Amino acid sequence: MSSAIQSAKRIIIKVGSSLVTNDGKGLDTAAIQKWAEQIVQLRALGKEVVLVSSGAIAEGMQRLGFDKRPTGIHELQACAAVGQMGLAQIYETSFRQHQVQTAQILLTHADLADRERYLNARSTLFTLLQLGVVPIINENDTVVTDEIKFGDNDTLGALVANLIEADVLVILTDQRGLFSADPRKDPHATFIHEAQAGDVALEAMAGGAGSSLGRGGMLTKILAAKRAALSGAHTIIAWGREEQVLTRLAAGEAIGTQLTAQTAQLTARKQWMADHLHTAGKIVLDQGAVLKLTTEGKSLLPIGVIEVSGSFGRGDVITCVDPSGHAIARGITNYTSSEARRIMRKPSTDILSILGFVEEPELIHRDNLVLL
Ligand SMILES: Nc1ncnc2c1ncn2[C@@H]1O[C@H](COP(=O)(O)OP(=O)(O)O)[C@@H](O)[C@H]1O
Ligand SMILES: N[C@@H](CCC(=O)OP(=O)(O)O)C(=O)O
Repeated sequence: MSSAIQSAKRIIIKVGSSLVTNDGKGLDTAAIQKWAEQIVQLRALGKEVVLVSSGAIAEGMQRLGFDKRPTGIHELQACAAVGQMGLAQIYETSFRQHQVQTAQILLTHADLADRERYLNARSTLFTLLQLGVVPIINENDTVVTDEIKFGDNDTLGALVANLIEADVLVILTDQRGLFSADPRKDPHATFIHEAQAGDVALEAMAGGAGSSLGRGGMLTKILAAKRAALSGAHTIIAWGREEQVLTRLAAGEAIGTQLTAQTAQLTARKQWMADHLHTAGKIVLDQGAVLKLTTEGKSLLPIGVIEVSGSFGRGDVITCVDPSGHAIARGITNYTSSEARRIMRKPSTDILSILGFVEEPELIHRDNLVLL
């Protein structure tokens, strides 16, 4: 087995609280600098990297002098707000040493459940990656309560992997990977090198968090792998303090536990759009646009649209039909139906003057389009 990172183009790396904060003793500057250095090397290999970092609450607890985890949500939120300053600062400083810019992104469940915000988060992340920035993501703890929390950053990492179609999710934690039982409790637990993501047998092996700092434990990592696999991403769970863990994985070394996705990326995307049997609206394309989509694999520009029917919002899945009404594609629209009616038959350079803003030059980007 060789590591899935070797051939990966886009990688999400998630680091847990106990690692980031040195088991709650305060931000582990040396460890963070090492990961930053390795991420810079991964980028030099042409890989795009997004970091999901926990540790805000643990760091805030330390800064505010809590010696045990407070129970009040408002206190945890206060800790997160204080600790997040430290996280942002240390990542900024560590990457700056390599002349790499970072960006802070704080997300909630509601942000990813809402289609428009989902698309906005996706565009922002893609833009940051194109600009060579390393996005650093955490949950926006200030505005969330229990019902709408991701609850743990393993889940957040998986959702971000789905969001930007990452090839691999790497979860760095305080264990070498997945064992047949919690190694803190069972000294005979054996190490699992590789398994299929989504295999229910794994869920029985995984227990809760080992320390009071971590939230999810191994179970949320296994469930995150299952979720990431839905969009074709493999997951690797490894020890964050393993020497040169990321660069060695990128060189193909099999470190940690690899949970392999069974669905190919393209199939998963097609499946997702194919699942939208009831699309929100329909647009009729002219013959030129039909050819661009079907033979050249191009995006759909507003100029190629001759009719818009139905009422849809940005981010809805809509059907594209040819002039004779035959459905040829399905895709996620960047514009609402009323906006689409105003910009159809027009060149993308006119979008700004017509609408007063530009979401994207394409009505449907080819990455969000599936031919039927
Ligand atoms: N089957 C298992 N294999 C490995 N670790 C496990 C298992 N079951 C439970 N754990 C516990 O999960 C912990 C890691 O989860 P957590 O504390 O949430 O870390 P993080 O902060 O990195 O997310 C380990 O320290 C370990 O005690
Ligand atoms: N947003 C929280 C994340 C908590 C969390 O998921 O922790 P972990 O299980 O260590 O990844 C924080 O930064 O403290």
